Amino acid sequence: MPIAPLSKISESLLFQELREYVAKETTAFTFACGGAIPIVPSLLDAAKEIDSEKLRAMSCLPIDLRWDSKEEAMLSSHTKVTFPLDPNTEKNLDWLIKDMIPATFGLGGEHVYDESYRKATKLDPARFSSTFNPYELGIVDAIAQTLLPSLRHAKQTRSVKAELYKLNASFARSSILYSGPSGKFKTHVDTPRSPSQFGSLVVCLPLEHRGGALEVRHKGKTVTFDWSNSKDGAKGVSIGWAAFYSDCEHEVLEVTEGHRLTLTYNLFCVRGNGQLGGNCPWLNPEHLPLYKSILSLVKDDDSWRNGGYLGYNCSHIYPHTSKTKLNFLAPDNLKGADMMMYEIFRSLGLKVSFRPSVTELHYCNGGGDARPVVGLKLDWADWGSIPDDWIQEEYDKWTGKAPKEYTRCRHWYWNSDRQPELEEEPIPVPEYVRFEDVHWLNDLGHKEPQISWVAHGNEPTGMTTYSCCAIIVEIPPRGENGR
Ligand SMILES: O=C(O)CCC(=O)C(=O)O
Ligand SMILES: [Fe+2]
Repeated sequence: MPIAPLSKISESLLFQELREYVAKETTAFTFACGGAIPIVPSLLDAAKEIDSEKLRAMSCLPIDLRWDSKEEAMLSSHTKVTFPLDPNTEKNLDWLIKDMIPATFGLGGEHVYDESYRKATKLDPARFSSTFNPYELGIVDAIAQTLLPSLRHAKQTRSVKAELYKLNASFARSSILYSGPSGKFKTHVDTPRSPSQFGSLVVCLPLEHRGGALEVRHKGKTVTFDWSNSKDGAKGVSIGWAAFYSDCEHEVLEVTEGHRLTLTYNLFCVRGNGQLGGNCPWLNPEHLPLYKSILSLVKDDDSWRNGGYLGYNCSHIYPHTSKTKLNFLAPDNLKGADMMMYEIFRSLGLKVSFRPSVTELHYCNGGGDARPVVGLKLDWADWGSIPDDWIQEEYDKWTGKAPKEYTRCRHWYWNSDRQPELEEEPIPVPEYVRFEDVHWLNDLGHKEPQISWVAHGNEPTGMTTYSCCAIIVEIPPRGENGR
């Protein structure tokens, strides 16, 4: 049966109402979270305040930081600082600063040092250790609940793994130790290390400074984390932290006084150990107006009688590998509103697939139209170690770039001389969904070419890149699948 003409569907009142709901409800989602944890001199001191709320709240002991000095002969008593600064190790802060090296950023595939864009120093985790542990302090749990709640339909829960990435320092121009531009890091996204990276965590050590606020942005909204003047007489000293989806643009503003010292972590989604019910209590899709609206579209809207494709352009971009093996983890790594949309579609029992849009990376070289190509959903279970030039072809098919009549399927076999030989065998390519065939619930969120999102990263782009992604939902003709 032919599907209803696009105009009829798009003009339907229910469809228009649905588009409005999507616009409203998907912007309400958070993309960053953070907090402050008070530092207590010792747990015994905290316990003395028996009826204090502080006893129940999370608190942190002073943090020891140790590092390997560039000077081999340096005494170990000189390579330790305790935060908040204590009289015994305070003087070592100067050594720490001298032992740190300039921090670069990624511009496309290159490491770049440019003080007008990023002015900071760093230590790699192999060169330092600290007693700070984001798991102990409930930070990782808070991130999991806020940024990565488990999917209702997932067989297993998903958990957060935080991997220490760097110690960074930024100084004010006025610092005695340092002259030059004030510490800062202009707008960038965090380059994904693997398809399972979804976020970044920044922990600010308690060291007096001014300026240096961290601003995180998504879809026109900005969340600011300002840890300056953390020495507050009434509340004591605290550790400030912020976590955010790493595809969100962020910036560290200029440090105007003192030193700003941060620990950064990469956040990965991993399979949870236990079956904790497999649902996310914060979100019951059936109670959302969007759920009801999609339900009536599917059940009652006459223009959808013959079925069709609904499309939702994800609000976030997602990392995937593309050079040696296509690896794309959705739905395991879905963020914020994208997870909600997925949950709704799945609760309605609809067939859902993810289609990345990667046109810009390979075809446009910094210009042109960035609308998604809604390509084939390939089964790549057998992709093991196929040669590189084949990958591009498969990639093209996957993204819908390959022409429809592309039908080659190649595999190696052993010939009668026991030599490996390549066989080309035509197979029909299944119909793929074209951009034009989809009724889009929202506009494409990212208008710029993909190349510009990765232009300024905190690392050069490697094997993993971001792409925008669409969720395609198949609405069967009425009468099928219980409709
Ligand atoms: O120090 C911060 O607040 C953030 C640093 C950052 O964005 C990065 O290292 O990529
Ligand atoms: Fe960053």
